[in-house]
Amino acid sequence: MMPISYSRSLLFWLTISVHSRLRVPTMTVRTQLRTLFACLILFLAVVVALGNDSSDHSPVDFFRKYLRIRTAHPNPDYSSAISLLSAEARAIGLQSKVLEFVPGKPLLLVTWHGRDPSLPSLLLNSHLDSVPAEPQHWVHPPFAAHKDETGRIFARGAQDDKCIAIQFLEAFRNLKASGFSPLRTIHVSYVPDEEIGGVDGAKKFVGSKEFEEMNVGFALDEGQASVNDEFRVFYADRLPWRLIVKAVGSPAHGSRMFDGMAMENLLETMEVIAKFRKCQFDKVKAGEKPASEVVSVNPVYLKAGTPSPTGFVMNMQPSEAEAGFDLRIPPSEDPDLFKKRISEEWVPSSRNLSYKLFEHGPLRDNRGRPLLTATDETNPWWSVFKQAITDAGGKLAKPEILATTTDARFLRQMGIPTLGFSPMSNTPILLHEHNEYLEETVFMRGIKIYEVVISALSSFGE
Ligand SMILES: CSCC[C@H](NC=O)C(=O)O
Ligand SMILES: [Zn+2]
Ligand SMILES: [Zn+2]
Repeated sequence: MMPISYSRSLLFWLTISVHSRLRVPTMTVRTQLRTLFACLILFLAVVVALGNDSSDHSPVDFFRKYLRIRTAHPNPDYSSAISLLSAEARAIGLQSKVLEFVPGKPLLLVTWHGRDPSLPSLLLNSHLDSVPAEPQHWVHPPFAAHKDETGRIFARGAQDDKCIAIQFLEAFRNLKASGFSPLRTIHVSYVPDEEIGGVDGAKKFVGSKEFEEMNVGFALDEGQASVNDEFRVFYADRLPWRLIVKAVGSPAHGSRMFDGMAMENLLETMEVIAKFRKCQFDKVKAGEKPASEVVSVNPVYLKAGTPSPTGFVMNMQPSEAEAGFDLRIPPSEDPDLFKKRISEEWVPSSRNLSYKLFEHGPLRDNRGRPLLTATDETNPWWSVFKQAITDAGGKLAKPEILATTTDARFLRQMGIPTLGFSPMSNTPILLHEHNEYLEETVFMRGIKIYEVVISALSSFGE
C-alpha cells in the first residue's frame, strides 16, 4: 500500500501540474485534452491508493476489538469472532474458509499460499474461546478491553490466547507489505472449544479430510507468558485426566458412629490422594522438578449430604458421597501404571467405592510415540525456530513441558512437531485469573517476533 504522506504529495503535485499545464496558451486543444485525460487517470490511481491506505490501521485497536467479542464459555459468540477475523484476512488479501464439524462450533482457516504448494505447510493455531470471568473481581470490566495510562490492556483472553490470534494476522499484513512471499503455504486456524477439551474443535479438525489435505509439517500453538525477559517455549503438554470418585454406604442418624459409611469411605480416598499430592508438591518445593513434570491432583468439587444453612436439619449421614479431581499427567509418567495406582490404592472397590476416569485426549501419537516434540538437532524445525528468535533479538528459555493442556496435543497426536509459544516476556502469568492483561508494547513486539519466525519457518528448505 502507498504510505499516506506519499499519496498526498502525489496528489498535490498532480494538482499543481494540471493547473500549470492547462494555462499554457501554446498547447493545442488536442494536447490539452490528452494531458487532461492522463491526469485524470493518474488522479483516479491516487484516489484508489488513498482509499486502500493502511496507515490508519492500528494493531492495538484491532486487538481490543477482538477482545470485546464475548467468546467466553458457556455461550461463546464464535460467529462475531469469525466475522471480524475473516474480514481482516480479506483486507490483507488472504483467503479464508469456515469449517463446521459440529453445528454452532465453527472454525476459521486462513491460508497464505506458498510458492511451492507441494512442500509440507506451516500451521499457526489459536483458539477462539475463553474461560468465563467474574466481573466483580476485576478492576476494569473483562470485556471492555480497557487500556490504562501505562498501556496495559485488560480483558479476558488478553493473554489466553487472543493476542496470538491477532499477532499472526498483523505479522502477515507487515510481511505482505514488505513484499514477502512464502515458499511454503502458511495456515492459521482459529478453533472453537479449546478451553473445554477441544472435542468439537481441534480434535475433529485434525481428523478431517481438510486437515489431511493441508499437509502440515510443523505447527505453533499457544504458550504462556514469561515473568523475565526470556520467551518460554513448550514441547509437550501434561495430559488432562478427570477423576470422579463415588462412595456409597448406609444412611444413618447423624449421631451414630459405624464402619463403612459413605463419607468415611470418600474421606479415606481423599486422604490417600492428599498424601500423594503432598509428595509430588514437595518435589516441586524442593526444586527437584518443575511443576509441569510432576503429577498434579486437585479436588475440584465435593458433593454429599444436604446442606442446611440454618444448621437445624443436619442429622442425616448421607448414603452417597462424590468428589471430582483434576489430574495432570506428564509425558514421563506411564499412564497404565498410573491407572493401576488409581484402582488399587486410591479407589479400592473393597471400600464400596467406584470411579470414572476421563482421559480427554491421546496418550501417544499415531505411531505409538509419546506426545513430545524434539528440541534438538534431530528436529530441523526446532533449529529454524530457535535461530529466528535470536534473529528477532529475543532470548529463548530452556524448553519446558506445559503444566496445563492445549490443542497442541491433537497436533502432536498426528505426528506433527508442535511448539507452544506466545511471545510475552516480562509479563505476569494471568491466564484464567482475574484482571488478565497484556501490555501494548509486549503485544506490538510479539508481532515483530512473529514476522521473523513466520518468514523463517515458511522459508525453511529454500
Ligand atoms: C480437558 S482439556 C482442558 C484444556 C484446558 N486448557 C486450558 O486451560 C485445561 O484445563 O488445561
Ligand atoms: Zn489457551
Ligand atoms: Zn485457557
